[in-house]
Amino acid sequence: MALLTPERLADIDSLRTQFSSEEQLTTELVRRKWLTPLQGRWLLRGHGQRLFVGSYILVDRIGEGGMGQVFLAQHRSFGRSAAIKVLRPDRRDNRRGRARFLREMRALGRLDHPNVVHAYDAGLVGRACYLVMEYVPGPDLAQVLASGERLPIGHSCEYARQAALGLHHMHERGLIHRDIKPGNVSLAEGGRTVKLLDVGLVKERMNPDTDGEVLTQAGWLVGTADYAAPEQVLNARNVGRRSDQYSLGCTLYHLLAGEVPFPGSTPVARALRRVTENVRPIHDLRPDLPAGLSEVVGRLMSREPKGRFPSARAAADALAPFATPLVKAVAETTVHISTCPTLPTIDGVTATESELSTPHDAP
Ligand SMILES: Nc1ncnc2c1ncn2[C@@H]1O[C@H](COP(=O)(O)OP(=O)(O)OP(=O)(O)O)[C@@H](O)[C@H]1O
Repeated sequence: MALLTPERLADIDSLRTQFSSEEQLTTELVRRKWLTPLQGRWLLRGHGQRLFVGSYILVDRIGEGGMGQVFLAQHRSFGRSAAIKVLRPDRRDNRRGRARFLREMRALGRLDHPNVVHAYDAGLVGRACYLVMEYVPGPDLAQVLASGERLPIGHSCEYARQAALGLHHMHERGLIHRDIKPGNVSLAEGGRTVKLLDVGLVKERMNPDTDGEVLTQAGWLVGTADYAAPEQVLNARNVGRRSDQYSLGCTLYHLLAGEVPFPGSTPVARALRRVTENVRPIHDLRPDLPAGLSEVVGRLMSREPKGRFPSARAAADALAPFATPLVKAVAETTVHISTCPTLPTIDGVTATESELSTPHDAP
C-alpha cells in the first residue's frame, strides 16, 4: 500500500492485530486521516492502483461531467494540489478519440492566462486519457446562483469582464470555448479571480462528426440550452468566437436578472426561443442597472454575430466601467482537502491500462 509512509505502514502492521477485517482497518485509517474516504473505498474494492495517475495520487472525487470524472489529486513528489479529469471509457476507447484528445491537449498547453484554468499535464496511462489542471476551489457561478445570493451589479460585471479577458486569450490562440455557462466560470483566490473551466475538451464534445463518441445534440442541449448562441443551436459546428460572447452575455444576464434569458419548460424549447426571439431587455427586470449596462448585455446577446462586439477584449472594455474590484466577494467552497493524508512515500507504482479503464467511484 504505497499510499502511506514507511512509518505508517509499520504502524499498520501492529494495528492489524486490533482489527478483525480489512474493512475495519481501512475505516480506522480513514478515521485517522491517513487515507481519504475515496482512497479507503477504492482500496477495499481492490482498485488501489487506480489511485495513481501519472505523477499524481487521487484524493477525492470533485464531480462528473459529460466527458468524464474530475478528481482532486496531489502530486506524488511536490505535494501540489491539482484537478484531474479522467475521460470516460466510451470517450477515449478508440485511436481517433485518443489522437483528438492529445491534439486538444496540445492546444490547451498553448494557453497561459490568469483567467483560464492552467493545464499542467496530460497523457495516457494505458488507454486512459487524463488531463491534469490547476485546482480551482470555486465556487463556480452556477453554485453562486444556486445559493440564491444576489450579487452586487459591479461584481457580476467584473466576473464577466475577467471571463471575457480569458476568452480573448483563447480566441487569440485560435480556440473557441463553446460551452461558456455559469458552471464553467469558477472563482479562485478567495473569489477575486475568475477562471474559465472545461477548456480544451469542449471542441470534441461539440463536434458531432465521427466515431459516435460525442454527445447527441439533444443530449448536449440539456446542460447548455440556456447559454448557447442561436447559430450554435441551429448547427453545433457553426460556432465562432462571437458565439462565446453570446454565451457570456447569457451568463451575465442570469447573474444580473436572477433568471435565464429565455425561460421555458424544456431545454429544446428554451434553446429554440433564442433563434426566433430577441431577449427581453434586462432593464425590464433590473430597472436599477446603471445607464448603458443594458446595452452592453444586449450587444453581447445580439442574435446576429456581427451585432456583437468585434472581440472579447472589446466586450471586456465595455464592461469595465460597470465592474467593481472583487475583494473576497464569496467564500470558497469546502473541499475535502482537509482529509488529504500527509504526502505519501511512493515506491514507483504506475497504473496500468486495466487499472484505469473504469475510473468511476463505484468500481
Ligand atoms: N480545474 C478544476 N478545479 C476544480 N474543480 C473542477 C475543475 N475542473 C472541473 N471541475 C469541477 O468538476 C466537476 C465536473 O466538471 P466537468 O467539466 O467534467 O463537467 P461539467 O462542466 O459539470 O459538465 P460538462 O463537461 O458535461 O459540461 C464540476 O463540478 C466542475 O466545477
